[in-house]
Amino acid sequence: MRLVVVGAAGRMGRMLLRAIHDAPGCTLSAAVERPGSPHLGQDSGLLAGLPANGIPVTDDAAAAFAAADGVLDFTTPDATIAFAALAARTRIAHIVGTTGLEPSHLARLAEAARDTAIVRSGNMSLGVNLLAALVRKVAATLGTDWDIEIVEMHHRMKVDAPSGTAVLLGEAAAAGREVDLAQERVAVRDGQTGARVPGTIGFATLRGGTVVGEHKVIFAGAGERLELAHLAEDRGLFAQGAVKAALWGRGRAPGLYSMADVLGLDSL
Ligand SMILES: NC(=O)C1=CN([C@@H]2O[C@H](COP(=O)(O)OP(=O)(O)OC[C@H]3O[C@@H](n4cnc5c(N)ncnc54)[C@H](OP(=O)(O)O)[C@@H]3O)[C@@H](O)[C@H]2O)C=CC1
Ligand SMILES: O=C(O)C1=N[C@H](C(=O)O)C[C@H](O)C1
Repeated sequence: MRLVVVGAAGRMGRMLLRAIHDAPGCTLSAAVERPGSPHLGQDSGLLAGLPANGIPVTDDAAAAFAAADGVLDFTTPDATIAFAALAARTRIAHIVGTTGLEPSHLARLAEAARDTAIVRSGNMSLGVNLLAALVRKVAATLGTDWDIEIVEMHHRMKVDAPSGTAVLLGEAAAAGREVDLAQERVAVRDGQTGARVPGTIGFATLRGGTVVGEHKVIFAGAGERLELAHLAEDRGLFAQGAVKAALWGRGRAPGLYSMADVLGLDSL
């Protein structure tokens, strides 16, 4: 499968270049960065700490997509919707790891998914997607007298909050309770907040150092507490998940898919 990496010089972009290099059945067809990037023209193998591969970083996404079967995209919300339109036009699978998407971005992705297969997930790891299935079950089992709080910590360079994973876990909890997360979510507390509103799902965000990604879902009841957690130790696992999603998405009918679809976790 011929894969393009967009945002190739980023933290995840470099991981994706390595994951493609190590994945049987995949080849890198292009490495794309934004116009004006200082990385344009650099050998993408060397950029990723691999041997030179003769594929220079380019800003010509249209040409890159025209010669590929899929695109791996861990960039920014605005870049992702532009890439989604291009992937839809060229009918190649679009794997979206970008987080921080607003409802307007999600609507544009849904539009693009009418013409091509898009796999989007706030976290491409097996562990987090399994955790989400567990959270849904626990939330469905426990009543709203158990408060749900989601705590996450990431490196100091992360630009969005709560993390995509925290939102994914919040959506799993809301699905378990059969409520809409948008109605129940409390992402900021400061000052005289008043007592906790029953049924709400709270988020707390920590940023610092080089933490790859840590998430904890707390079910706090009267006199007891249940905590489910995931610790990511290496962002290579997100890249490997993205490559797995691309192989799964190749030739798939147009539509918006999740990592739970890729990993077959929906029946849990
Ligand atoms: N779903 C998952 O499993 C995971 C998701 N993520 C998410 O992936 C995203 C990226 O994270 P990370 O790699 O740490 O961030 P980085 O900032 O390191 O990388 C993003 C890259 O995208 C580039 N970029 C921005 N706009 C464009 C554009 N229009 N065309 C081409 N390239 C562009 C940036 O270039 P420049 O710096 O020059 O602007 C940068 O190189 C975030 O949303 C993060 O939350 C991260 C890890 C796992
Ligand atoms: O920005 C990151 O680094 C990560 N982002 C994703 C998120 O927002 O949840 C996934 C992972 O935790 C790392």
